[in-house]
Amino acid sequence: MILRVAFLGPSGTYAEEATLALLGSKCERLAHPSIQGTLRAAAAGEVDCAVVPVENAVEGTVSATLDTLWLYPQLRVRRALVLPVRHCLIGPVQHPADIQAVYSHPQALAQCQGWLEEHLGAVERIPTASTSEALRHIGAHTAAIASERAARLHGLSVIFRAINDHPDNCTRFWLVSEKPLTETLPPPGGCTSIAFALRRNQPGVLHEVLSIFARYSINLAKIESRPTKKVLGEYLFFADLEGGAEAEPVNTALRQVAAVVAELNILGSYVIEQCGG
Ligand SMILES: O=C(O)C(=O)C[C@]1(C(=O)O)C=C[C@@H](O)C=C1
Repeated sequence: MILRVAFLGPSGTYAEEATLALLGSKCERLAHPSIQGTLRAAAAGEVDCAVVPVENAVEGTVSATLDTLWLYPQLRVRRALVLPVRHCLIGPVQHPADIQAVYSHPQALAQCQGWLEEHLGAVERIPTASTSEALRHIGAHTAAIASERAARLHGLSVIFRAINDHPDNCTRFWLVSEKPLTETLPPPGGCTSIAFALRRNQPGVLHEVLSIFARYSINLAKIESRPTKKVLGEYLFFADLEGGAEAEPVNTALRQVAAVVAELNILGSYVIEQCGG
C-alpha cells in the first residue's frame, strides 16, 4: 500500500525533507499550505498520516503543532525524527547591498537573526507560511531563506550557505496518524508525549500531577504551557516523559494522572530517530 502523507508545502520545505527521511520516496506526498491544514487532513482521514515540525533546537516549540494536536485527540505520534537544518540565502541578487527584503518562515528568520543583523542590517524581514513558499517572493531586490534542496528543486541560486546562527541547528518532526501504520508496538524505552488540562486554576493542582511522576521516578524531559484560547490566564500543559506509555511505571503513572486532571491526551510514544542515523 502506498501511504498518503500530508506535509507543509510547497515542495522543498524541511517538512518534506523529514517526510522523505522517514518514509522514503515511495509515499504519495500531499503539500498543504499550513501546519493546521496538514493535521486537519490527517484527522479527517484524507491522508494516512502527516509529518509536522514540533520543536527547534534554538527557537523551541512550534506552537501551531501542539495547539492543533490538542484539537484532534484521535491523532497519535508514531515516530519522531531530528533533522539537521542548514539555511541558505537564496535569490538572483549578487551583492547583499542590493537586497531590500528577506522572506522566510518565522522560525527560519529567527534561526538566522544574528547572521541577518550582521550581514544585511536593517533589511526588512517578511514572514511566509513556509521556507519554500518564501521562494515565490524572490525578485531583483528580494531574497529568501530556505534549504539548499529547495533552491535546487526550484532552479534558484544560493547566495550564502549555512547562515543559521547555531551550527548544530536542528528541528524535531513528528509523524502522526489516526491508525497505527504498522502492527508493532512502539519499541521499549523511548519517550511519551502527553497534553493535559487541569481541573482548577489553584495552588498545588499542577504539583499534584508532577508529584505522580516524581513518585515513580519518571523523568520529565520537557514541560510547557499553552493558552487554552478560551479564558485569559488558563493553560494546557504539554510534557515529554521518559519511557513508553504501555510500559511500567509510565502506564500506572498515567492512569493516576488521568484521575486528577480534567482531560489527558496521550499524544504518543516513540523513539527519537536521527536523520541519517
Ligand atoms: O518552512 C519549512 O520548511 C518547514 O518545514 C517549517 C519549519 C518550522 O516550522 O520550524 C521547519 C524547520 C525549520 O525549523 C524551519 C521551518
